[in-house]
Amino acid sequence: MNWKEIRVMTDEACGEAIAGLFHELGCGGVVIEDPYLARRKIESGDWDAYELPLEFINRDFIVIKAYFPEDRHITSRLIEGLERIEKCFGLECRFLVEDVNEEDWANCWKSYYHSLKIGKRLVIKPSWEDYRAEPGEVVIEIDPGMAFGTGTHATTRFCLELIEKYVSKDMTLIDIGTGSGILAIAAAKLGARRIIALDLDPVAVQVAKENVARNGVEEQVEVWNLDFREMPETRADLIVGNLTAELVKELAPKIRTMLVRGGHFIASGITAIQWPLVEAAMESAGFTVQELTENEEEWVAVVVQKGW
Ligand SMILES: C[S@@+](CC[C@H](N)C(=O)[O-])C[C@H]1O[C@@H](n2cnc3c(N)ncnc32)[C@H](O)[C@@H]1O
Repeated sequence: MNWKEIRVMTDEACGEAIAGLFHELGCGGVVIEDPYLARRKIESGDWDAYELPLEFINRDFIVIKAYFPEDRHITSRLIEGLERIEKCFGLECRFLVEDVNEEDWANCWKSYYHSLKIGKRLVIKPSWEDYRAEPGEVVIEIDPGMAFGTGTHATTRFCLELIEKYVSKDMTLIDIGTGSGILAIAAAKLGARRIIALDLDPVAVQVAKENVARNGVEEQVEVWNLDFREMPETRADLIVGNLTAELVKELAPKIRTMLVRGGHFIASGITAIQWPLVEAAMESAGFTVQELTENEEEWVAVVVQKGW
C-alpha cells in the first residue's frame, strides 16, 4: 500500500486544530514539531539542546505531520479543513503532500529511534542497535514495524513506568491493545508469570509475536488476536490498556470483573481534558483512583484499584 505524508506548516496557535483535523481525516498518529516548546524546554534546562538540530530550534513555525493511506479525496478534504481553520484563527496554514511507499514508510523513521531509558531500570532498545546494559538494567528489544509501541510516545512511557512500579513476581497480567508487545514484554522481564497480550489488529499481533520471541519470553507471554470485548472470563492481578478515553470508559466494567480483589488497572491514551469523564466512569465501574501521571503534552496515565 502507498501512503501520503502530509505536513502543515503554521503558527503555534493552530497546532491542536490541525492535529484534530488529521484525526478527522483518519490518521493513526500525529507528529508535532514545535520549536517554541523546544526553546522553552531548553531555557528551563530540561532538554538537551544539542540533540536538536539548530535549523529546527530556530524555526518560527510549527510543523504538524501525519501519514495517511492513499486516498484520492484526501487532498481536497485537507484543503477544506485547512480553509476552515485559517478562517477561524486568521492565520495561514501552508501544506505539502508527498507520496511515501510502504517500504520507505516502514524504514524511514528508524533513523530517529534509538535506545531509551524509562523508569528506574527499563531500557527500550531498537532491534537494529547495540546496547551495553548496566548492571540491574532490564533491556527490551523492540522492532515495532507497523505497530504502535516504540516507547517514545508519552502514553507508552507512562505505562512502562507504572508497570515497573506495580508488577511483582508471579503476577498474572492482561495487556489490552498490545501493539508492538512492548508493555507485555516489560512485564515478563520484570518477573510476571503469565501475560495475555491481545490486539484486534492482526498486523500488531504478528509484530508482537516476533518481539516476544526476540526477547525470549514466549513461555510467559501469549499473544492473542482478539477484541477485548470478546475475551472470555480470565483472572488477572493487573490489567494494562494504553487505548483511548472512549475505550477505557467502555471497557472499565469488564476489566473490573476480570481483576482479582485489590487488583490494579493501568490505563492511558487519555488526555487531561478527557480525564474527568474517564474518572467518573472508573468510579461508577467500582474502581478507586490510586495515582495519576500527567505531562505538559496533556497526556494522562492512571492506576485504579478494584476495592471489593
Ligand atoms: C495506542 S496502541 C498501544 C500499543 C502499546 N500497548 C503501547 O502502549 O505502546 C493501542 C492498541 O490497541 C489496539 N486495540 C484497540 N481497540 C482494541 C480492542 N477493543 N481490543 C484489543 N485491542 C484493541 C489497537 O489495535 C492498537 O494496537
